[in-house]
Amino acid sequence: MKSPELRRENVPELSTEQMIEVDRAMIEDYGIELIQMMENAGRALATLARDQFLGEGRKGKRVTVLAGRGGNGGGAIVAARRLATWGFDVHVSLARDPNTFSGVPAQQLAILQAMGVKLQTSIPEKSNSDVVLDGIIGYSLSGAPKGRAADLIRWANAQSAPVVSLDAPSGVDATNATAYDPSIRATATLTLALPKAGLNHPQVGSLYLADISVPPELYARFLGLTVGPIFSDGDILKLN
Ligand SMILES: NC(=O)C1=CN([C@@H]2O[C@H](COP(=O)(O)OP(=O)(O)OC[C@H]3O[C@@H](n4cnc5c(N)ncnc54)[C@H](O)[C@@H]3O)[C@@H](O)[C@H]2O)[C@@H](O)CC1
Ligand SMILES: [K+]
Repeated sequence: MKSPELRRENVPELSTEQMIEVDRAMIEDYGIELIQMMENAGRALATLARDQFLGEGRKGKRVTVLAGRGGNGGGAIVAARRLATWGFDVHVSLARDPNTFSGVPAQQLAILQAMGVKLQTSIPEKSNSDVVLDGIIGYSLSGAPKGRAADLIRWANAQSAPVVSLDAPSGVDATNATAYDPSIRATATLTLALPKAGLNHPQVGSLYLADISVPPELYARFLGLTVGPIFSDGDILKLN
């Protein structure tokens, strides 16, 4: 299935600071809660993985989801839930122990646990995934990935399966495009709302943009940016 396309020069790029302001305004000024945005982000990631990377004969195909405990991991956990309900063989590896999760990501994780989706807190033991989803770290990356997050990144980079990153490849700075060691070398990246300035990097792979329901007038009101109704042709756009 082909995604509608959008030329990159026709949309502004955001810094992490600007994206944090978008998230704040969504919640505080429009009452669009984080859980609503995360549902949209996760469903879009699951849809992109299914339509672009899992192909025909999907029954029994294996999806490995790597998730941190922040908003990025929360979105990936939603994607894991959706793919599991669609019949895929979903395995989730967490960068942090479940008892360290809080807020909305903890709520999303609890749903996954209630569903009995396979969950572990170590690097995946198998290398036969059909697709790997990277929700380890998003725009709140601080310095070179450490600990289990770094182990999961190295594991993902060693796989032959396509790796699809949520928002930014984990370990790549979404604002200044610094690719730390280690950092994900993505086949594709699905970024949210508007492209981030740091996604001009070869490790991003093909860049897609997902609608998380930001009203275009928010960009004018809070960032002074003009953005049209860019998602009128679909929830997921391919940026060229
Ligand atoms: N409106 C939006 O833009 C939305 C954003 N969401 C996602 O939320 C992300 C931002 O969420 P958060 O601010 O919670 O943070 P992130 O999920 O980007 O990252 C925070 C986590 O990464 C870990 N981390 C950061 N640097 C690390 C390092 N060097 N080594 C090891 N671990 C490290 C932190 O310990 C923490 O667990 C976005 O990138 C996006 O993917 C979506 O979930 C929902 C909607
Ligand atoms: K990521």
